[in-house]
Amino acid sequence: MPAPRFAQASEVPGLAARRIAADILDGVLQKRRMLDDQLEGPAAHPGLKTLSDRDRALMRRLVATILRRLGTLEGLLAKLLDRGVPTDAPRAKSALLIGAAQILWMDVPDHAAVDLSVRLVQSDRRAAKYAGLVNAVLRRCAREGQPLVEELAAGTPDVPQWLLARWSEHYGAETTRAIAHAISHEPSLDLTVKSDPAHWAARLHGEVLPTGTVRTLLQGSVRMLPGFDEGQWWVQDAAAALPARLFGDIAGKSVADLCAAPGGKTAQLAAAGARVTAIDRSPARVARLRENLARLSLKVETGVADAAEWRGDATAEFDAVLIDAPCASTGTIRRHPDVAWLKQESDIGALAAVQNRLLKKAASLLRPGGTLVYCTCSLEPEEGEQAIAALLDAESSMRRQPIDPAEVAGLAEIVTTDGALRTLPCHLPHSDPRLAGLDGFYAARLVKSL
Ligand SMILES: C[S@@+](CC[C@H](N)C(=O)[O-])C[C@H]1O[C@@H](n2cnc3c(N)ncnc32)[C@H](O)[C@@H]1O
Repeated sequence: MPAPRFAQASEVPGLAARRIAADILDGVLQKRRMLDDQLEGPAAHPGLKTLSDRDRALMRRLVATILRRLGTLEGLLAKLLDRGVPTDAPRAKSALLIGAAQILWMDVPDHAAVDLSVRLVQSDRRAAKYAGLVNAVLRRCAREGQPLVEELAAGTPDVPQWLLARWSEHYGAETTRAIAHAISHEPSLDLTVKSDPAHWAARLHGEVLPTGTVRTLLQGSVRMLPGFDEGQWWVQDAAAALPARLFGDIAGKSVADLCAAPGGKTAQLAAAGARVTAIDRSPARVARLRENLARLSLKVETGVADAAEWRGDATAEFDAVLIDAPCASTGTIRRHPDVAWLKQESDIGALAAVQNRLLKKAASLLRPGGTLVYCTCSLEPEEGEQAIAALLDAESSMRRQPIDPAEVAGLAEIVTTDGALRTLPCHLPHSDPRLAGLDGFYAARLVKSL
């Protein structure tokens, strides 16, 4: 089989980036592969290596923008195409999505966006016959697209119906609209720093949030930013940085982090002076955790295991246990827009069973008086409120220790009446909307009786 063609010396600048974007988009939408797996690690798209840093950043942004606004784009194409999107040539659809996203939301001249999409279909055997159609539709999009998009926005098209229905039931219609609005925007880059957030905010052209996270609008590869090589900070959404803080002063205490990879919360605990044992079921993800902690010069014990089976009938030995459980991840859609289209409602029940097993195990690992923090990056009550209610019903030795808003920078809106943490993408408003928002997290703190 001939080697795949990614870029040729004579190829028009920018075309390779669009072709790789189309491949990755097809990977998510047709082959149901996670976006991150196609961007990094052993299964990453092989063509990424041939792109410059600038083109790679543009390609990532393009794919993320399309996935974030997929419902709007599909609605728009339905309005612009009398006979619908061609179904016999998938590349024609990806070329239309890629062209329209650049015209509507990216800093690419319209004529270049149209030209590159036409070339994209011309270079595909099945789609070549649609070059004229792609040209005409994208030119119309440049002329008429913006008002059509505004019309479509009234229907909240970028969140799948099943999620909208669940969120409306749990959070109400108004909050659901605010969540949908928040996740339609590109998020900021959030960093947890080892020390001196004000210094790093100045160096990274960002600001320090009330919770201590450094938030910046810088784009491109984080590896190129000051402080990365020196291990002074790590990428972590501001909401994801909150659960590990709920242990309070953890210095010198033994902590089992049961779902630890890639290690954001492990790093917080180790940086705060805890003696951490970090467990994760995935060998590849534990390898990444080890790499991350080595860059940060933080020492922890690591292991690969199903945490629910780890150490058999474990003795109660840890001062603290953290479970950042696997979940449907619906709170992270603004950073991982593929989640909206890859997850299904049936995933939630299956994951709830794993969460319950992990919670029972955590209770058995804790010494009397020890503290458990459970969290998920999910907006679904089964993976948060209901998981904790089930544990409290089943384990009489565990009781809730309510979280006080003062522990989370006084942000009362993110603490529930029963003392759990519940962040939403529409929280933490900001005068510059590009600097607003949080990932959706649930966290509860429990204590084992003496
Ligand atoms: C939400 S991620 C953890 C993120 C991590 N705590 C951080 O802050 O970087 C959930 C992790 O749980 C792991 N996992 C899933 N099921 C597990 C199990 N039964 N035992 C241990 N780890 C598990 C997954 O491999 C994944 O790395």
